[in-house]
Amino acid sequence: MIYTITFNPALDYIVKMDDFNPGCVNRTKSEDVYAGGKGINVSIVLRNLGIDNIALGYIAGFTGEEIERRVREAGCSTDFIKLENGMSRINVKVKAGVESEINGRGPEISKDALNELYKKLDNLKEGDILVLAGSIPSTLPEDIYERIMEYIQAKGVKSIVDTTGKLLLNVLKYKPFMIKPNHHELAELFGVDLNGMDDIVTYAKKLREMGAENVIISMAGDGAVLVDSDGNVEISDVPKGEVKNSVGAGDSLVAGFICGYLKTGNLKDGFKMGVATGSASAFSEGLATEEKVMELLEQIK
Ligand SMILES: Nc1ncnc2c1ncn2[C@@H]1O[C@H](COP(=O)(O)OP(=O)(O)O)[C@@H](O)[C@H]1O
Ligand SMILES: O=P(O)(O)OC[C@H]1O[C@](O)(COP(=O)(O)O)[C@@H](O)[C@@H]1O
Repeated sequence: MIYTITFNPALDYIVKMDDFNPGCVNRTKSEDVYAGGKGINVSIVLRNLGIDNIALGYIAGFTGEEIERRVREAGCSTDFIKLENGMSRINVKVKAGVESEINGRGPEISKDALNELYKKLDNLKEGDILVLAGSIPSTLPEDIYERIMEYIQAKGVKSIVDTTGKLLLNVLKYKPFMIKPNHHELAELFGVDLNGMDDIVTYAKKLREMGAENVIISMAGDGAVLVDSDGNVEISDVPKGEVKNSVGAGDSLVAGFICGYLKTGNLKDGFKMGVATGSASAFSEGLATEEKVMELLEQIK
């Protein structure tokens, strides 16, 4: 089974406008609401690609109820822990020429609630895949992903970690199967400016040396790089299309990678399908559908 964990689910409120003027009343041209949060997006896209999975994580308040309703409506199984206080966040994405995001902090997760999650992790067994994705509410310790990796270490579960900063660096010693920072996050991780593909490959390789088995660096419209467990490097461009909403593109890449990899057991197939799925989401108002992914897959070089 594939499990995703989203510590900090969200309703993504996506507004489009011609211009955004800070300090003024701005009016939208359109607005949409989606269930979001990185693990949840991975779950929904996996389901769109025909792959069963269970979405774990924390929800709270009326926003949490709506998130769960939408994730189920998308056909995913959920086993969320319901927090008694607070509400799941609403993340605002403003598209006005450029894209700006305001992502909330999220509700407090108590020690008891954290213990409940560990009980759910006891169900994982060899061959399962666990996706840990997204930020954590500020009340949680910064080593929480690391603790989870340690907890499941002996089970033979393949872990995929899509997060940033210390949360990511701290898990490397547990040898995650795959990590997927974008190129901005890669630069931040090492405190460097990345000048061109050689630098990106160099620092992706460093993440492998630090423990990650496979590393994908996504670069939005510039494609993606894979450094696999044998040190092979693959570079992919992106298919052509009109970008409609790139929120969730990175999460879609992760879902597509899992799908492609499971189909053939080949990392390169996972990588290609990942890029096609990321772009399929970028070229859609919502998240990637199987039809769109298959159409774009043929174009990936
Ligand atoms: N402007 C774009 N044009 C085509 N594909 C895109 C675009 N933006 C994102 N994608 C696709 O989504 C993938 C992940 O996007 P990226 O923005 O790097 O991730 P994240 O959302 O994690 O920052 C890219 O590798 C690419 O396949
Ligand atoms: O947990 P974080 O880092 O605040 O990110 C949450 C946001 O990321 C998303 O999952 C989108 O992620 P990507 O665009 O990086 O794929 C949104 O749905 C959500 O609002």
